[in-house]
Formats: sequence, structure tokens, C-alpha cells
Amino acid sequence: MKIKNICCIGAGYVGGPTMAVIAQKCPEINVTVVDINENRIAAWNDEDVENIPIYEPGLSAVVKEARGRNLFFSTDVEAAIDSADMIFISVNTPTKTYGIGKGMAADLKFIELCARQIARVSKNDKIVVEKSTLPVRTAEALKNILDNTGNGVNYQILSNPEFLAEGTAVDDLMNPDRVLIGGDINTEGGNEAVQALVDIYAHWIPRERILTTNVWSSELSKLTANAFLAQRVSSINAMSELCEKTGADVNEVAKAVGMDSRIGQKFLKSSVGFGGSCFQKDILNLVYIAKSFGLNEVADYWHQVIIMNDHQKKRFASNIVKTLFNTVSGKKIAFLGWAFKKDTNDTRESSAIYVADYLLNEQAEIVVYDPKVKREQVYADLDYLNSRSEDENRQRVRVVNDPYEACKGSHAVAVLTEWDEFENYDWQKIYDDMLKPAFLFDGRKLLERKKKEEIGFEFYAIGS
Ligand SMILES: NC(=O)C1=CN([C@@H]2O[C@H](COP(=O)(O)OP(=O)(O)OC[C@H]3O[C@@H](n4cnc5c(N)ncnc54)[C@H](O)[C@@H]3O)[C@@H](O)[C@H]2O)C=CC1
Ligand SMILES: O=C(O)[C@H]1O[C@H](OP(=O)(O)OP(=O)(O)OC[C@H]2O[C@@H](n3ccc(=O)[nH]c3=O)[C@H](O)[C@@H]2O)[C@H](O)[C@@H](O)[C@@H]1O
Repeated sequence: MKIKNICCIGAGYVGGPTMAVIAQKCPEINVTVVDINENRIAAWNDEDVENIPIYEPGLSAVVKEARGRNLFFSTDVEAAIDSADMIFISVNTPTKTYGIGKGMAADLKFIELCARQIARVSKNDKIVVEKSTLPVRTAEALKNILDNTGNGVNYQILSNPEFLAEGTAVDDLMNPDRVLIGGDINTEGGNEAVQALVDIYAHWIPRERILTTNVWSSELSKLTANAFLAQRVSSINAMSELCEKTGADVNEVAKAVGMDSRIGQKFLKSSVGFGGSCFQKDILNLVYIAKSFGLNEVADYWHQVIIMNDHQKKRFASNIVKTLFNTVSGKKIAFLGWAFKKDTNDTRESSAIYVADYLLNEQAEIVVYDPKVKREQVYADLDYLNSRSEDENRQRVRVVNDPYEACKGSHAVAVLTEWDEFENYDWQKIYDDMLKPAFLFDGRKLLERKKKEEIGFEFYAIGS
């Protein structure tokens, strides 16, 4: 089966980059990415390709090449569904904020809406691909909706979880460790559907890196991968606290253990806690699934990864208060970085938000500088927590476009995101313009301690 038209529902951090790369690599396939968010689609269509809504190194070049040729962004969801042979569902699956499973389970209402819309609109057979991260066995529910509310057409459901990380999305998509495709390989139709998706990826990915499994293994592998990755961060962060008490240095410990090839070097960078839209939500979802099967030990085991992460964020913030003579009331604290990691403008679940919230509760004044995050986003993130009035957030937090302005006149500077540019600043100038003693808190172990101490900073870094 040759796929001619792809529709992707959801033009977000996954749908946008993933489809841009598929379109670039498969010029004979028309790829239409649709979304109900008109502003987002308008931004994807912006004449100036630098204004696309997602900042990812290398992405604008890919979009530039394919957009208008075989890559299209549209708000006409129904038309795109109608003409597609293959539909990717790439909508958000946030943690539920209401009802059963509140605060734990994944909210599948956007997924269900997509399924119902596909069923309503489709007039010919379709392959529906789960690209969003979903609880294991969601494909069953999708199939149920499609088969029972549709027009009698046939659907094949595939699971094709995405493993890209933000900030390196284009590289990850161009050269993935593996592509995972789950399908009903025991039936002819299922096999054909799997093969159709394999053929798409085989345009640029070696066949041995395209892994096919049954649907449930594929769905569960995605949650497992994120849980394992987050667990490594929580493991090293747990050690960071012990390092601070014992004179060990967490970077040295990470290097020493990571050189064991059974452990490996990656994902052992201690930090102010992991953020991002997925690790926490996916682990909570895993915990919820385990609990729903009565597997309490399994649930508790994974829940501890989140508990450790919350502790790390809180610990960083409370250390700032303690070090600043037990009060930050009325003190100005400069934040370098707001994004959840470098090279992205995404702030979802960023540790910076929680550290700021903690310090604001202690009546600090905060000035934020981030190279890619917009002012409105910082306020939206704080407002979302509902800890104080929107007015108060605007009175107590300033967002500036210049790092030196952010640090000027501050009692302390805190590094919350590991943007490369931070290490290259004129730290002497920053020091000269700060109140003394000038405190510097490195939540990313990014800055070189010796140089900063020579300048005169009181320097604190996670894990040493
Ligand atoms: N952000 C990431 O790096 C990764 C995310 N994922 C998963 O991919 C999924 C999507 O994540 P993101 O792209 O980050 O989310 P996102 O929030 O950036 O994008 C989702 C988009 O779907 C749109 N949408 C929702 N319902 C819709 C509907 N019925 N019709 C049309 N559009 C609709 C929203 O307006 C939004 O623009 C999630 O399940 C996430 O867990 C997986 C791997 C990586
Ligand atoms: O499902 C998802 O959404 C994605 O989640 C993560 O990707 P992402 O969250 O974009 O970024 P990561 O590089 O994993 O970083 C997550 C958080 O952990 C932190 N981190 C990461 C690595 C590390 O060693 N230390 C550390 O503190 C980062 O700063 C960041 O806050 C996974 O790495 C992707 O494989 C997955 O597809």
C-alpha cells in the first residue's frame, strides 16, 4: 500500500517537527498538519519562516524546504482527514485536572474527540497512527469508537510513539536510535498498515532501526522509556544532595559511574530537577495504570521518581532562602533561564516556575531573562499555578531582554536553564553591578566555580 496523503492532527512540538521531516524526506507524499489553534497554524504559515511557533535548531530550514511543496498547515481538520490515507494523532494528552484519576491519569478527551471526528468524516479506509503518548491499551478504545461511530469504513490502528527530545528534535528525527511501530501484525490488514508506515520511515532510516511490535508493547514502551530516562535524572539528583553533604562532586561521580558501559554516560546530568511536558505526566500515568491493576509496589517504585524531582526543585529554592540569611523578602533575585532545558522555547513544567513560585511565597522580587521565552509565557506559567493574583505576579516579577539588566542590582543570580550563552557572559561586569555579598546559584552545574569565586561571588552549585 502506497501512502499518498498524510494528515496529522495537532501542530505542536511533536506534530510540527515530525511532519516537517516526513515531508522533507518523502517529497511524493502530501503532508497536511492541522490544528484547531488558529494562531498556531498562522504562525506555521508565517511568510518569515523564522516566526514558526516552535523554536528548534534546524527546524526552520526543513520547513522552508517542504512548506508549500508537500507540507501544508491548515485549520481545515475535516478536509485533511477526508483526503488522507494515513492520519497521525498528535494532540496533547495532559494529566487530568478533574474527576477520576485527577492529577495522575492522562486526559484522553482530545484523543477521543479526534477519533470521533475521524469516524464522522471518513469515507474510505484509513490507517490511524497514535503519535501522542498514550496509556497502554488506548488503541482498543480508539478502535471501538472508530468502528462503532463510523461510516462502515475500515480502520487500522498503529502505535508509533515519538522519542524526540526538544532542543534536538530535528537531529533526533533525522537520526533516531529507533522508530517503534506497533500494529496488529497477525492480520493481513494490520501487517499491510505496519508495512506502509515502515516504508515511510525507510526513506531515511536504516531498516534495522525500525522496530515492529504488537500495539500494546509499543504503547507501553513509550511510557517505559520516559520513566527510565526520568529515573536516571532523579537517581543522580538524589546523589547530588549526598555530594553536597560529603564533599563529593556530582559531575565527577556521574562521570565515574557513567564510564561503566553497563550504566552509560547519558542522562546523568544533575540539575534543579527535570521539567518538560512529558516526564512527570507520563510517570504519573504509569503509576495510575499500575495502581489500576492493583500493582501497588510497581506504582510506588515509579512514584518515587517524581517525589525526588519535587524535592530537588524545593531544595534548590529553600537553599537560596537559607543562604540569603534566611530571608528573601523584598530581595531581588535574577533568574537566568526559564525554559525547561536549553535550545527550546518550551516552558511546560519547567523547574524555574516552581523555584520562582517558592521564592515569591517568600516575598522575593524576581527578574527573569531567557533567550527564547517570551514575557507573556512567564506570566502565563505563574498565573497557571494560582498561587497569587495575576496583578501580584506582574508586580513582583519582571521579564527583561537583557541578562545584564536582569542581574543589575540583584542580591542573587540563579541559573535555571543550561543555555550555552550563560557561561560566556562578562561575569566581572555582572558581579560589579550586584549587591554584595553577590550570591550565585547554579542549578545546572553549568558555570565554572573557580573563575566565579575568583571574581568574588559566593557560589553554590547543585551537587558540590
Ligand atoms: N513535546 C515533546 O517533546 C513530546 C511529546 N510527545 C507526546 O506527543 C503528544 C503531543 O505533544 P506536544 O506536541 O508537545 O503537544 P502540544 O500541546 O504542543 O500540541 C498539541 C496540539 O494539538 C492540538 N489539538 C488538540 N486537540 C485537537 C483537535 N481535536 N483537533 C485539532 N487539533 C487539536 C492543540 O491545539 C495543540 O496545538 C503528547 O501526547 C505528548 O506526550 C511525545 C514525544 C515528545
Ligand atoms: O516524551 C517526550 O516528551 C520526550 O521526553 C524527553 O524529552 P524532553 O522532555 O524534550 O527533553 P529531555 O532532554 O529528556 O529533558 C527533560 C528534562 O530533564 C532534564 N535533564 C535531562 C537529562 C539530564 O541528564 N539531566 C536533566 O536534568 C532536562 O533539563 C529537562 O528538564 C525524552 O528525552 C524524549 O525521548 C521523549 O520523546
